[in-house]
Amino acid sequence: MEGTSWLAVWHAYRLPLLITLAALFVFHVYRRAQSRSKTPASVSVPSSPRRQSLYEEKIQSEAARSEKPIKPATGPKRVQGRKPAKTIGGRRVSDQDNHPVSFIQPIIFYASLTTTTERYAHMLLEDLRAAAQERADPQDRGRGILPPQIQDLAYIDFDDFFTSAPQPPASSPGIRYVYCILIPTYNIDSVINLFLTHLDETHNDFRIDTGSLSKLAGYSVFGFGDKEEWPTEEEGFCSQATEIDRWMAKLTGRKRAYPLGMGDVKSDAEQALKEWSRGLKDILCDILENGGLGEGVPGSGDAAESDEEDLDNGNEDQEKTPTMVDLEDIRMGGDAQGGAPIPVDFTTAGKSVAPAATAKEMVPKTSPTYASLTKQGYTIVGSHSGVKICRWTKSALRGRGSCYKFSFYGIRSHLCMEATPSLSCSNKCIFCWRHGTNPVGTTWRWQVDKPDLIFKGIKEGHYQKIKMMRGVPGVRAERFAEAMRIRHCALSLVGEPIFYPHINEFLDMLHAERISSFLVCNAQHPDQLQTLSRVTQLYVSIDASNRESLRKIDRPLHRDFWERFQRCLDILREKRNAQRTVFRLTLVKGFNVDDEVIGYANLVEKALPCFVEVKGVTFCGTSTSAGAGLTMQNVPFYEEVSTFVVALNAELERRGLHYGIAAEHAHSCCALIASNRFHVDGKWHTRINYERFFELLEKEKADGTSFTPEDYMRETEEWAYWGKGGFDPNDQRVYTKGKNKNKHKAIEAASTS
Ligand SMILES: Cc1cc2nc3c(=O)[nH]c(=O)nc-3n(C[C@H](O)[C@H](O)[C@H](O)COP(=O)(O)O)c2cc1C
Ligand code: SF4
Repeated sequence: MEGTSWLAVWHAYRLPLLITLAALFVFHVYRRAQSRSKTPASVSVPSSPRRQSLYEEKIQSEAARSEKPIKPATGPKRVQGRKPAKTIGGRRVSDQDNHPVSFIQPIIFYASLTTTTERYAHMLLEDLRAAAQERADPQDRGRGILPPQIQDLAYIDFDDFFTSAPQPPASSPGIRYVYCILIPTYNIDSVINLFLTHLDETHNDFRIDTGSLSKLAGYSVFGFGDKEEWPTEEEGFCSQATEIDRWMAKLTGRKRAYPLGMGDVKSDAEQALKEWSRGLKDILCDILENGGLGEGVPGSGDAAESDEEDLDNGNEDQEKTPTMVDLEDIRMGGDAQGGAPIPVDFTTAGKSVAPAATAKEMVPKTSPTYASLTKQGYTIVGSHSGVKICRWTKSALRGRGSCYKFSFYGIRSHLCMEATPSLSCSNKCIFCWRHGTNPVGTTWRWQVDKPDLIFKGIKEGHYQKIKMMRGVPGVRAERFAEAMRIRHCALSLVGEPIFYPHINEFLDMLHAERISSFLVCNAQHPDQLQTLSRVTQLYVSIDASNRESLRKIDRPLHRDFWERFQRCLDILREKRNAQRTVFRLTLVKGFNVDDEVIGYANLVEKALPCFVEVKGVTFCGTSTSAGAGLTMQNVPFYEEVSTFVVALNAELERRGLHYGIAAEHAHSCCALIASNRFHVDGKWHTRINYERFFELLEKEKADGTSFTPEDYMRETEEWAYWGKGGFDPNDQRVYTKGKNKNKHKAIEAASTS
């Protein structure tokens, strides 16, 4: 009976019982599987920004402010830092890079003993916060700048941030970190010394690869100091910020996202910080857009570069692999097929250039000329124009001095753009360091690009090159910011600018943007020179004093080169009261120096230029120069240039011409003889008042009021006077290793335009 009742119960309830047991089993299996998949990492990282609103992240970040945001692995100091990653197609490649950049996480680090820096750090925090908000595009939740985090160096464990870079959470591998370091300087012991020691040890620890912070997207340092007590950097102004910047460059594999900024707490600190912050924000957006710091000149952040922090760019602008490409010789335009474009000698005034429909590009993208010029750093604009930043622009950005045009005329090199609207020239000068790649010709027989396209293109090219300088060691934040507004244009790059048929319209565009124009021509195009409209300063290259010498040096293509040359001098004489006219003499020992003083004086007497610049030839070591028998022996020492200048000046004086030696820039082996028109009240006035020039020009355009060169002259600085050397005392003179400070040749002056 009992057995029957159990059996009855089983039959009655077996189904629900079996279902319950099965459910319990399934639940158990599920729990086990889940607990296995849960790693500590996945719970500790912040959740993916893709799943969060930026506002939620902001809140989260606020909460995390006093905490360590993303702590790298703890344990003994064993850092699997990597060798800086290789680049492919200009882009760095690393594991992290397999994930496209989606968010930039700025982290502000600061140290502060008396709260000044702390206050500024919070100012920056607000500024970056606003930028994060601005970038929070509701349409694009998957990308942006995250609200900044802030860390006091006195309260963090350096190992957490400065031994290896924070890892993006697994759920958001597209996050990239940018360190913004604000630091005062103390010449007494402080936390800053500990920090510096940490960076030093990290860099020199054999267990840690160099570049252990190379996973950062970038860094930038801003220093605070007191200029009243420490007036210059040599005397210690912001010295600890400079040191930190250097260590960070080494540890990150040169990922300086923005130049080192500095502020004097007694004067410009706030203003300077604001400017720096503005630049930094632009770069954060750039990183977001381009997926990294992008291509750069050495030092701008390419981790694959050498560890050499000091950049010697002395020879950068010289030809590296000269390739002889002479368009005159290869007969561009395909006359072999019988379809030759019609040669138009635009130098005949009044005849407009009507390029034939068949006209070809002067420098096609597929040509060896294009390849060679771009390899040398030129940006080719359209089909016949180019732009390049010269070594002096780079030097001035680093506070290491401007070219001689600063000493003589007040051009600050970091505000100067070197360009040409015509890569073609009608000479093959033996010392032209650009020669070997530039096309030559006596006539314009190529397509003609519109001036507005050229103007836009060269500005873009210039700014792009300036931007590439932002990571170069020593680039000063304030100069970098200033350089983003071009003030001068040296039309003296490769080629002959007045070869371009629309040169006057092009000049108008420069002047409309208040960019001064320094135009150098080769005295071979008198008709074009005659019709050339006003420039800020008009140069004619005077490479020799007599026909035979000119033929040997300039190797002109025009048969009537000497007559053209003479006509140009006549035109210069006519223009001397309307324009600042300059003779540029390039001395080549053994070619155009000996016994030519009298000949040059004859030329000066003929044209009566406002100024005579005398410069030792630059040694460029190209095959062209070698073929012409030019060696270092032909490069004069500065003493020889000086002797020549004194002799020429004496000869001018003997003839009763009113000139004097006004200025020098010994560094470039260059001196300036000026007409006494620019000697007022016992002082030289070789500099230019640029603002005044544009005012006068605008008035002339409006009501026809003409003006003279004297109307916009400005006093020469005393340090630029003859005998004073000509080096701006505010800049830092840097001697290249092994160079004799006193007895130097013009090899240093390569690329001075
Ligand atoms: C003892 C002492 C030493 C200093 N040494 C330097 C120095 O060597 N170079 C410098 O540029 N400024 C120096 N300063 C100026 C500080 O860097 C400056 O006042 C800074 O704003 C202090 O920042 P904080 O208030 O955030 O600590 C020094 C200041 C003090 C009090
Ligand atoms: S060398 Fe020429 S291009 Fe360079 S800064 Fe001087 S003037 Fe400008």
